[in-house]
Amino acid sequence: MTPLSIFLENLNMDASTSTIVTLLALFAITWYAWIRVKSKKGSSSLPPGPRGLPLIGNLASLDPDLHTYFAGLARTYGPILKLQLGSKPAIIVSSPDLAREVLKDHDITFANRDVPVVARIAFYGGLDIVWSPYGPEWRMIRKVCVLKMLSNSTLDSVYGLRRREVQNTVAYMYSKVGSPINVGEQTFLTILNVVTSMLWGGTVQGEERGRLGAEFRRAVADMTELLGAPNISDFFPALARFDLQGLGRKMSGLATRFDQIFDRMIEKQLNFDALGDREGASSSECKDFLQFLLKVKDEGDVKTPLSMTHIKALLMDMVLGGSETSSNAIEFAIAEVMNKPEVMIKAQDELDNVVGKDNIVEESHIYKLSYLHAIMKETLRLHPVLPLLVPHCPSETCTIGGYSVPKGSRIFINVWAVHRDPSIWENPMEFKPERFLNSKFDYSGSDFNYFPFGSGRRICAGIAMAERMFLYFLATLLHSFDWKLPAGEKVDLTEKFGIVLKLKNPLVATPTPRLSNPALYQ
Ligand code: HEM
Repeated sequence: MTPLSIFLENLNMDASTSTIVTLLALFAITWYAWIRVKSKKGSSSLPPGPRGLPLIGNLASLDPDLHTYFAGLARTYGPILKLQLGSKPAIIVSSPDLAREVLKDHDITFANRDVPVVARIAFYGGLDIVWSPYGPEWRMIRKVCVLKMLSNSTLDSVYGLRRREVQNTVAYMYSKVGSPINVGEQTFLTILNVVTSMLWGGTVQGEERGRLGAEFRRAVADMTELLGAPNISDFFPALARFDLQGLGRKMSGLATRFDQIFDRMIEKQLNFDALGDREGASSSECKDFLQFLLKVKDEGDVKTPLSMTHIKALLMDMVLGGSETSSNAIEFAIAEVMNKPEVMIKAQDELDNVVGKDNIVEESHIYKLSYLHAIMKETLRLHPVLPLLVPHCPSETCTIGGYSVPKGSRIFINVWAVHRDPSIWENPMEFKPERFLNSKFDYSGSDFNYFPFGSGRRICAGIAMAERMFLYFLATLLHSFDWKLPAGEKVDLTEKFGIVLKLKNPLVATPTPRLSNPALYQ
């Protein structure tokens, strides 16, 4: 099999689509040759990288586990290298110094995103925070979210919702004591319920909440898979309108399902308002994020108003950006802690001292749990759940590390490789939370040896929320139960690459209660 045929097979195309591709190949080869001549004339200092094939460039040799594949290439070609993905140049950066050049020294130039075709479909044309181009509109929606919706004081005000969801999960796990449960699945469901109750928890109750949870879970998993799938429409934008793999069509179907749910929630909210039926309607206090966003929309910013489409795009960011990232990180943490019994003992000792076995964990305990904080930092060092950040895109050609980085290229910052660099970290492959006790590292992105949430203008917008959900849920699981693997099994820490990194095989473990009183589990 030729690399081209392997590539076509990888894209799962049927015979008729392959014929269209072959016809279009003639056009593309001519175009590719023209680009090669042009790039030879224009610039001689592109970063080094493996030679590619005509038309498809390096697509045929891409390994699906991009983070490890890129780290391997960096060992051969150095900390900045170039791949040609169809018509799109991709630049891979794998050192703290060069990450600083991109995300700090040339912050504004690199503050745009390279938006995949399916992301445009799912996120209302890219009107959300993650995919919006850098500019006044992105600034406005990010400000609304970070300063108001995801601020510490707003998060404090919805603690009751988080607490209720976490306690529901503890009660469920207690009902399963002695039998193995899928830890990742339960974590995902809990985080998703936390996120959706913060979004519209004040208005959706009872059975509808449970039904929505299940509906979202399937849709979120399908959507993140599509966002990570290689798409010929991205590699050859001229072919995008043919949607040769049908990924655009699939994403449209999913996006419609989400849109209908958002419409239902918004309509419910507006009806509540119209009837004056909202609890505390006379006060200006908002019970959930959706009420808050609708209020911001009504109050209006004359220059950059918040539209209903913006609101839906933001809801999508919260559901997709807020659920899998946090829940996968928590699953990695539990797997690592179970793999090192001495870490488990230290974490539980700390919890017993701070919380006590006659009590359940409250968020107010969290700031006293320094070893737990170190576990979170160490988990995100070894398993940064967005291992290549969200791809950035330069708005103009720029020089990085002495090489020319073309305008419009897709920039991958391999934070995963930096976090495992033996010249920075002692025994980098070892899970050792102690390295973060009394250390200078935080999540601000100011130190390019450690930046699991990114850095600069496009740094994660949900750090405060991620930190709370991770620490509170992990503390509760470790405090409430001892965890054992099914007999004869070992913890499998193998990673699976996707837009969000996850454990290749789900963690299945058996809980045993460790609190003094069964009433603490209700
Ligand atoms: C452990 C959990 C999480 C991790 C490790 C994480 C990490 C990241 C990273 C690495 C980026 C990209 C930064 C860049 O491209 O430079 C990002 C972007 C983003 N994250 Fe998170 N994230 C987490 C949880 C959350 C949560 C809970 C939310 C919100 C509910 C959220 C909302 C966002 C948004 C909106 C962006 C886009 C920011 C922009 O482009 O301006 N994230 N996150």
